Amino acid sequence: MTIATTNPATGEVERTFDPLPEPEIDRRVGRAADAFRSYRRTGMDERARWMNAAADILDAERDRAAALLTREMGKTITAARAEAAKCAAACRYYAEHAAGFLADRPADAEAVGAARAYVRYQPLGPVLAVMPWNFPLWQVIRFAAPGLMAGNAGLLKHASNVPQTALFLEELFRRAGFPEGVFQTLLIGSGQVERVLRDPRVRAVTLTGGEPAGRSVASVAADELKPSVLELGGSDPFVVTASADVPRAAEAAATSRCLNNGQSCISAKRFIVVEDVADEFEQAFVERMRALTVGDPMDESTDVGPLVSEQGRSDVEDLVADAVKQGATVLCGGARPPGKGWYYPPTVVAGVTPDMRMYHEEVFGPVASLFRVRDLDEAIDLANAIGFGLGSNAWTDDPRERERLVDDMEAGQVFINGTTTSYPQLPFGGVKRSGYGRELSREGARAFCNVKTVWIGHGAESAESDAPTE
Ligand SMILES: O=CCCC(=O)O
Repeated sequence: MTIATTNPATGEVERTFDPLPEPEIDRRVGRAADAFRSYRRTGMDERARWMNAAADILDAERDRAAALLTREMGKTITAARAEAAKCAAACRYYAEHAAGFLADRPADAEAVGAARAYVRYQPLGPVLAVMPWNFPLWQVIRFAAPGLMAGNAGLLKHASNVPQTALFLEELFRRAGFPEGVFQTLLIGSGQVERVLRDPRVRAVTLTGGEPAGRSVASVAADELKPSVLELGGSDPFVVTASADVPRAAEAAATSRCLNNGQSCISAKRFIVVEDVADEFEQAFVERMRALTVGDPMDESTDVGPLVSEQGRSDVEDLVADAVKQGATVLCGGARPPGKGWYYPPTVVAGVTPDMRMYHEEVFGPVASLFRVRDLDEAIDLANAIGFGLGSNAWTDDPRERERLVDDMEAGQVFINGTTTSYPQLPFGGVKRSGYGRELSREGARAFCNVKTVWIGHGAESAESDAPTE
């Protein structure tokens, strides 16, 4: 894939970039390794100062960053501004909390026959981050804010269609004051990822993206015995029980499904409704999906902009066509509008069965599958019936139903009476084919750390303890 900015609203290629030649890739990896050696010795206060400066730049230049996102991948300008603001908040969160998350953790020295025992969290070194285009700032900050605060260096291989955002991120950390080489963008194709990951100077990898990319990066990481964190796709269930506030659920359903023009791994995609409230939900949901405004992503009144690419749109069309061919019914949307740009309308498909691709696969566009079930048991079985396990949503006002849903949904997160959202304060990640490892919160700060056990025996020196205390 060429490295280029192609505006999804017009289909026009606006800028192209040459991939870095191999000697330059090696030079940059070397620079990351050199930078890491001194950066790991910087203090938390200093790192926090730089991270807060990055947040200030993101706030001050929110409009510039947002316009870049909209032009490169088509999200609405309102969503793009919100993404930049969320990134600034995450930088501030880690500037404030990383020292606490990564402080030495005392252990019971007596139980292990030591004078002192504790755990120290130390950075691993340069970490390769392979990131997707759908939240081009946020997905990177989600790794970089905790990763850099922990003392690692970052090497970003961003999606080939968001090169200007990738360069903005490199510039962001440099301007914020992080030492040269601590965060670098590698403008490279996916074919060059293996070479970087096999480089002994690169110590770990994090990937957010699709299953094939995840599988290939994970197998190279396994072969090299390097730690990896994978956040892959999702086809999140959205269960509505008989006790739910149906109008609220329907409103949230449409918002979630069309989030980021329908291109979010944690959008609700499969709407599973208990039959007592199925008619009411269907009517309200379809009405809200129809009411969304599709159009120019630079226009503030637009709810749903174009899909990222021509291929992205035809992938969605193929899934809908396959379902319809096998007997599913389109309740709204379902056909591309005429004209330029890769637009696709909010669509609801009913009667989806296991023979259809849409039942199992992630639809990366504003298309909902709507299912009717008898009761909560059937709803949970259907929610868990596929390979993904990223987020999950359920709507209920019954405490016993709530507990069952919390216990039985096979997902990295369960949101009750709300829709799956990533917050710096909460761990984020999936189970099953949605990946492994966790980002954000305390877990994200420790994801790329050597959890080093320190055991100090009895002796004259160890009596002068400077070890952490409970
Ligand atoms: O696309 C998946 C991640 C979305 C998010 O973190 O909000």
